[in-house]
This record gives sequence, C-alpha cells and structure tokens, in this order.
Amino acid sequence: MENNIRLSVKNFNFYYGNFQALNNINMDVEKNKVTALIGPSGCGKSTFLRSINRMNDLIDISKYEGIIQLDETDIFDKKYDIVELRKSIGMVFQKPNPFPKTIYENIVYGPKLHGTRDKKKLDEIVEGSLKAVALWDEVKDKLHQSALGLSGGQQQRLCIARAIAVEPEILLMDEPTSALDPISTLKIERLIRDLAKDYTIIIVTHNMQQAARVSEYTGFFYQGVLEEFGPTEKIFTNPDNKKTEDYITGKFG
Ligand SMILES: Nc1ncnc2c1ncn2[C@@H]1O[C@H](COP(=O)(O)OP(=O)(O)OP(=O)(O)O)[C@@H](O)[C@H]1O
Repeated sequence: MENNIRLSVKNFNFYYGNFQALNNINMDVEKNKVTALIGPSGCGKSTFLRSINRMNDLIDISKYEGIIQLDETDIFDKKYDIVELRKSIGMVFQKPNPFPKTIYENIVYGPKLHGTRDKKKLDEIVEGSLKAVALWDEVKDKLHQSALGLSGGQQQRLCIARAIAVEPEILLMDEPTSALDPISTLKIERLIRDLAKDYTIIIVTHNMQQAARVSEYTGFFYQGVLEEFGPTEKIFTNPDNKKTEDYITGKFG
C-alpha cells in the first residue's frame, strides 16, 4: 500500500494571519486515482489544494505547519525548486485561463520553460497533449489561431492539455467544470477518468454527483477540518461521521 502513495500530508495546519484555515490535516493520496475534496463554502478546500503546489507562498500573511510529501520528499524543503515542483504538480483552475496566445503556444509554453527546444519534439507534445484531452480533431487545423477563440469547454480542455504537456505526476483541479455547460462538464468528467490512468488527480468540487462519478476517494472538509476521508462509495453511502452524512444528504451547505 505504502508504495501506492503519491502524496502524503501529515499534521498540516495553515493560517491566514491569525485565522487558522486548516486544522491538522492528514491524508494519503493514492497514485493513479482521483481524489475529490468536498465541503461547504469556506471550509478550506481551495486553501488545501493551493498548499499542495505552494501557491499560498504568494500570500504574505500565510503560515503553515506540518509536512506535505511528494513521493517522500517534503515539498516545503528549501532545496525543492518551486519551478520543478509546479512541473510535478500541475493545476487547472475554475475558469479556463488560456494564455492570450495561439493554441500551439499555450501547449509548448511549459515544455519550452523546462528546456525543450526541438521543433519536432514540441510538435509531438502538442499533438499528444491535445489528443489526450480529446481536442486534437477539433483544433488540428487551427493550432496557430488564438486560444481565446475556442469555446469555454474547449478552453478548459486546452488548459488541461497545457497542464499535462510537462508530464506532471499530480494534477490539481479546482472546480474545473463550474464555469461550463452540462455537455462540456460531462466531457471533462470523462477526461478526468481517462487521465487517471496516467496521473494522480485531486479535484475540488461543489457538485457531489460529480465527486461520486469521477473519484475513487473523497475527503469531506468542514471548517478547516478533514472530517472524513475514505473510498468515495463509502463516503456517499455509509459515512462514519454525522457531519458528512448531513452534508451529503443536503442538510447543510
Ligand atoms: N487570501 C486569504 N486571506 C485571508 N483569508 C482567506 C484567504 N483565502 C481564503 N481565506 C479564508 O480561508 C477560509 C477557507 O477558504 P477556502 O477558499 O480555502 O475555502 P473553500 O472551501 O475553497 O471555499 P469555496 O468552496 O467557497 O471556494 C475561508 O474562511 C476564507 O475566507
């Protein structure tokens, strides 16, 4: 079991100034599985997700305690290069945010940053990444047009392609379908299942049906505490914690 753990969070606390947003979080994230994070607004899901690739470092007043290990290396270790970390742990946001550049340039941005210069190699990465998100057929004739000309759903698939172009180990997704219509949402959900073959995925979602559809594991957060974490099926059918049950049956939140 131990070898299947990609990310291990131990006694993790997080503060914005005096406000403690996360309280003693412990979680092991299994390789090539989808882990969903659910809970009412303001419970700390995004703070937790952003801690995993150290995006919270940008917030001056923030402070953390505890350990987050990626493949047994502490991501907060001073020796850990943040550019390398973000290569290993990619992120997709709520609103599609392609760069105002061509489709091609969006995908090759990361690989170029990490030193890939060979045109043929870059072309391969573009084709491979776009095929992986089932966008290739839709855009192969307009790779050099602006990414901003794509629909919202296509833009989000492009952002996922951009994230996987550098071959991360983990993909973090912060409510990746909340700005999309139902059909685009289904496409992304199918894509998440496909991508789990190659990546470890952690997804924040407000949509409990979505968590149930896409994930193997679910964590329920409430007021900065990880109240319950376990197999998705158990969390949704037979949770141990009364708060989890109240939340999934719609009694609050
Ligand atoms: N930059 C910040 N400075 C101060 N407090 C913050 C900051 N970001 C978030 N918080 C607070 O931390 C708590 C957790 O916020 P967070 O965004 O992680 O919750 P969430 O569960 O993702 O909520 P939502 O589902 O609404 O996105 C909230 O009380 C929020 O007000």
